[in-house]
Amino acid sequence: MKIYCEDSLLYATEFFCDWGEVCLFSGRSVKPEDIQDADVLLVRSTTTVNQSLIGKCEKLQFVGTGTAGFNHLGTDYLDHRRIPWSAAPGCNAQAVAEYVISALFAQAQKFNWQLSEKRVGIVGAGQVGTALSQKLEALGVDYLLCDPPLAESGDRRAFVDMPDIMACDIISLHVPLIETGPYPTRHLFDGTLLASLDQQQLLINACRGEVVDNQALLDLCRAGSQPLLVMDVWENEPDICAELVPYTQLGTAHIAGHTLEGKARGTEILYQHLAGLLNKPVVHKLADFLPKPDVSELALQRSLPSQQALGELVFAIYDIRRDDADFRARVTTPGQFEYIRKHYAIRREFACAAVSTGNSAMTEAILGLGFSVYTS
Ligand SMILES: NC(=O)C1=CN([C@@H]2O[C@H](COP(=O)(O)OP(=O)(O)OC[C@H]3O[C@@H](n4cnc5c(N)ncnc54)[C@H](O)[C@@H]3O)[C@@H](O)[C@H]2O)C=CC1
Ligand SMILES: O=C(O)C(=O)[C@H](O)COP(=O)(O)O
Repeated sequence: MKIYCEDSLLYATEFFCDWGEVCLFSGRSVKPEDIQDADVLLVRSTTTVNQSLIGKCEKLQFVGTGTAGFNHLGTDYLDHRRIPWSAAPGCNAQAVAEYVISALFAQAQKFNWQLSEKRVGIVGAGQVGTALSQKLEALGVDYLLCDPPLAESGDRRAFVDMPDIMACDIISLHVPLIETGPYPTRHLFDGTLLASLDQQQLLINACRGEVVDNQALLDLCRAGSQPLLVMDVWENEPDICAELVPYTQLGTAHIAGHTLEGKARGTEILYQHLAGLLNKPVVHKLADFLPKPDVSELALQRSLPSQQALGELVFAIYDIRRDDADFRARVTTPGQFEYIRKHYAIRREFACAAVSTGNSAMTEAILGLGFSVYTS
């Protein structure tokens, strides 16, 4: 069996080598003839899987993407050919939630905000939105959820409509890119909605670039009336509108989901799906492959005010400001968006670090953020 894997899938050889020949290819530059004899095709978001790529793959039995989003898969075409496919739901939910939390602490430090006085509007309350809401809850930060499809499906959490979200101090977007149907998300934040935000509100986009109309946003920026902006994703990646970057508070190259655990979990989920399809036993697990983290223990600085002490823990594992600085320095040079993503120093998740808390009142918050805790 030939298992073709995009070369950015972590641990692909380790997970799949028992089942056949693992052949690696490069995303974005892959050609149909490179993968024509594939039995299985496994990608990440940088390979668009459509008729022109796989039209001649006659043996194809399964297509998987080791990512949460799957708007790069031509699912109608796959369904039409009856080729089973799957994404990796939830693989990097913690990673994206941690990205947003790091952004919030960075903005709080910059603008002297008390996060507990802010209200966050979360648009899309799926895996990422939920992980984020749990961390906010642990921090005592008020939040609202907007997710009409989930509300209709009987999810019993309290949901609000967009007008309530638009009144929040911070708005964080976590929806898939959806083109059609009752709740499309392409340009969900169009010129009108963007213009209704004031300059003290913070808009975070770590879902898909196309959810925010980037040209309308640039027009607003040029007019000097944009909200505060944190942007991980951009329209038309990798050829993004670099003119937007100077107007952002924090900008990054679509790396919110790029923790080691998040990427490796994506491969593991595909392995589990394919095992089911091929009727093979699941013998490998993520923990077999993950290296020890560089930072595995952290001390809580109890003398600091609690928001600052928590921020220091967050920054010790992930300081978004470093990614922002690297991005800002490189992004105007052609080709650098892809370069940054390919050579990203993949970070670890909060859970890799145990925090010594003693009997601090912050223990619950630290656990809720996702760290482990020891009290001695
Ligand atoms: N920047 C990055 O590195 C990453 C980006 N993502 C993006 O974030 C998206 C969300 O990820 P997950 O939470 O894992 O997906 P998910 O599928 O668990 O949750 C998405 C939620 O959005 C809701 N939704 C759909 N249309 C909506 C609308 N018009 N208004 C409000 N809510 C709506 C859905 O009902 C669902 O509950 C992914 O589809 C992907 O595009 C995900 C992971 C990493
Ligand atoms: O999971 C998703 O959805 C994402 O956006 C991924 O984090 C993107 O990662 P790559 O496909 O670029 O490795």
